[in-house]
Amino acid sequence: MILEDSVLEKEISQAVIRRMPRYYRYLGELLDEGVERISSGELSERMSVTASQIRQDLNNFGGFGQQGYGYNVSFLYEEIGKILGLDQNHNIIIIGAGNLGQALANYMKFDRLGFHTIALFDVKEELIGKNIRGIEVLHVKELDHFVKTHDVDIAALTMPKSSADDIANHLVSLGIHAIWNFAHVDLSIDAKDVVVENVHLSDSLMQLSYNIVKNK
Ligand SMILES: NC(=O)c1ccc[n+]([C@@H]2O[C@H](COP(=O)([O-])OP(=O)(O)OC[C@H]3O[C@@H](n4cnc5c(N)ncnc54)[C@H](O)[C@@H]3O)[C@@H](O)[C@H]2O)c1
Repeated sequence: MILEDSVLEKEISQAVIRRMPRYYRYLGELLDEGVERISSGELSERMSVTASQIRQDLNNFGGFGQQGYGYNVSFLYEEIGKILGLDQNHNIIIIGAGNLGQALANYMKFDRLGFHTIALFDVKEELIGKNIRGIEVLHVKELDHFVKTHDVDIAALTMPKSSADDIANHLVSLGIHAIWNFAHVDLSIDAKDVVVENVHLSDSLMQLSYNIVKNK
């Protein structure tokens, strides 16, 4: 009980949280291969992460390993899933049904993780009514009504950056608490209970470029 309380009270660093999806992915692959248990040493070799890093990371949530046994793969997979909130469903709306918005809506793997896109919104008349994998593109004029009448957990911003901040703040005023921001702009959202995840593929490419140059 004391351990559980201290685990709950502790603020887990974002660096640890960012490593969790990778553990989840590797454990999922192990499950697909029929592996039932794995030592921290084997997991470390497979993931190219030190065994002590794995232990430290998982100890943030109370451990999960057993001395001399290692990790039960399906148990650990489920527990990390719970930590990441993947035991719940999350409804997503996508604002901007262009190249990126449609690509996200078309990606079925998100559904398997419990992320369900339930509508796309755009301003372009020729896109309105279009059906992407069974998901309709609606006009942004319908956004308020839609958010008020559906459970929307996450809004993905895939429209030009010029309108991203206004739309983000409008979404927050409608009660949306999570924004997945692809527009290349830092959003100025005041509300403390709103979480924003910025995704910039070009940042990742620039890091790659840095490493190419460095290794020449
Ligand atoms: N973060 C990343 O890694 C990444 C990668 C690619 C693109 N982007 C960004 O994502 C955005 C979309 O890129 P794209 O290639 O899909 O562009 P796109 O032009 O194909 O699509 C943008 C869509 O947004 C719509 N739109 C414009 N104003 C709107 C508004 N107020 N409300 C709703 N929809 C509106 C447009 O009609 C268009 O259909 C851009 O801001 C781009 O810079 C980010």
